Amino acid sequence: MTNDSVSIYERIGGHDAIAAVVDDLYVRIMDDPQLAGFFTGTNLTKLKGRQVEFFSAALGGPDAYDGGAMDEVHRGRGIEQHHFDLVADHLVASLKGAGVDADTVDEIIGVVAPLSGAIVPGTHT
Ligand code: HEM
Repeated sequence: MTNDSVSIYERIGGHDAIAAVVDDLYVRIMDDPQLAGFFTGTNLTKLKGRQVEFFSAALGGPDAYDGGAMDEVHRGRGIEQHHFDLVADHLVASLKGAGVDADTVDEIIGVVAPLSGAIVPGTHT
């Protein structure tokens, strides 16, 4: 089923594909009344650049991630598990919209889901 010698990053089309997914993801997030308020005052262009680096690095690509640690950048923002789940659902929709197959979407969510431990306060010590 999966080809372990080829990274998820390469399989979904590399940097450009991830940049397109991240663009679409933030359209969906900013369109979601439960999420948009978290990004008031955020420089979205900069955030999207960081997010592309983050996903690329997490999915086996060559990009270096230069941003902050997940717990530090999300701390004190009132992010709850249901907000995290909404973002994950939007990510699934963006990936499917970009033509990523269902097995690969599941693999990517398997990489992203454990991040809730750092992003949602109170789910870890
Ligand atoms: C899939 C899970 C998530 C990942 C991989 C992720 C990743 C990131 C990254 C890479 C940054 C940039 C850090 C930096 O600039 O140093 C960031 C910032 C941020 N994220 Fe997330 N995030 C996730 C979930 C969420 C959720 C659920 C929320 C809120 C609903 C959220 C809200 C924010 C905000 C408000 C910022 C800061 C923007 C600013 O600097 O003004 N993130 N995130």
